[in-house]
Amino acid sequence: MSTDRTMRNAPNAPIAFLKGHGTENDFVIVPDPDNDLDLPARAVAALCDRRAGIGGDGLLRVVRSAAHPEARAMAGEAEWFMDYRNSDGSVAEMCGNGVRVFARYLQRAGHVAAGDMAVATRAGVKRVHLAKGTGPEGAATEDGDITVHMGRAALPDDEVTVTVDGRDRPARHISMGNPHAVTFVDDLAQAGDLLSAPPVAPASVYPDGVNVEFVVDRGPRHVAMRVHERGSGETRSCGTGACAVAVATARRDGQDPARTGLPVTYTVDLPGGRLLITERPDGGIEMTGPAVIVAEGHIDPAWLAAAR
Ligand SMILES: N[C@H](CCC[C@H](N)C(=O)O)C(=O)O
Repeated sequence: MSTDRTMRNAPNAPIAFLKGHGTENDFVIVPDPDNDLDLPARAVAALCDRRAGIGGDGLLRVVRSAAHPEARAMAGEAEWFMDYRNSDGSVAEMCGNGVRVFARYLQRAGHVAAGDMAVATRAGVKRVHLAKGTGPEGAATEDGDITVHMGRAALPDDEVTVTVDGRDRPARHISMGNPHAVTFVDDLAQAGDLLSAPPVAPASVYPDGVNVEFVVDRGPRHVAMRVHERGSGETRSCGTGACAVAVATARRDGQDPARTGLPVTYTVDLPGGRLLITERPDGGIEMTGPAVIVAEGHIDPAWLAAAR
């Protein structure tokens, strides 16, 4: 397949996009079912730019799995592939909030209905349940919370530290398909302004960068967090980060469903909203939260061509 896949058909046709968010982790959504659009990192960064572009923490390109070489093998399980990019244009393995917003887009576009479906991602196929919502007078609606089966967390036994406020703080290395370093603080303000990536050591543990989470306790199985995301900076919410935080907190509290045989659910409060994270005895992690499509429009193809 040619590497320079610009628009194969109608090169000057306006390019549809939508804007959506999950607990205020926001995304530019670009439907591209036949994998026609070539969106290099520069173009993604331009689209995610909050002043000169549309604005977003990341971009979700919606591609039929059968049309994308990285997803073709998953096409039998999941018709659609979430081509996720961070706002700097970098590719990440997984985006938890992104999967919920992606599923909400597919529902709005009529590709799926409320109930069970699956999304292909670079971290494998994720099963998703779109619940019915309840409107005024108890009427069923199409905007209920969405649960994503996130798979298992990996907890490598690396000793890592995060440096904030001049202090090296011990952190827990957790992978949700993408890398996280979770550290506990007494007050979320101790994370500082998070205008740049907090130094994590040893850097060798995270050769491709890392998402860094700061956690405070709010009560039994209830925490609050802030996150500096790899490739996006501080965001209002991070789904995979909330999963990493829930697992790190459970292990700190001596909770291990694989040992107790009982699932454990954590309430995770983020600046942008609340997520519920359940770890099952088989290690599977489920994330439940909202997803909203805010707007839709068209990208000027000449603008995009100049942004490439
Ligand atoms: N910045 C992350 C990807 C997005 C994760 C986050 N937005 C989520 O909801 O999981 C990374 O580079 O691994």
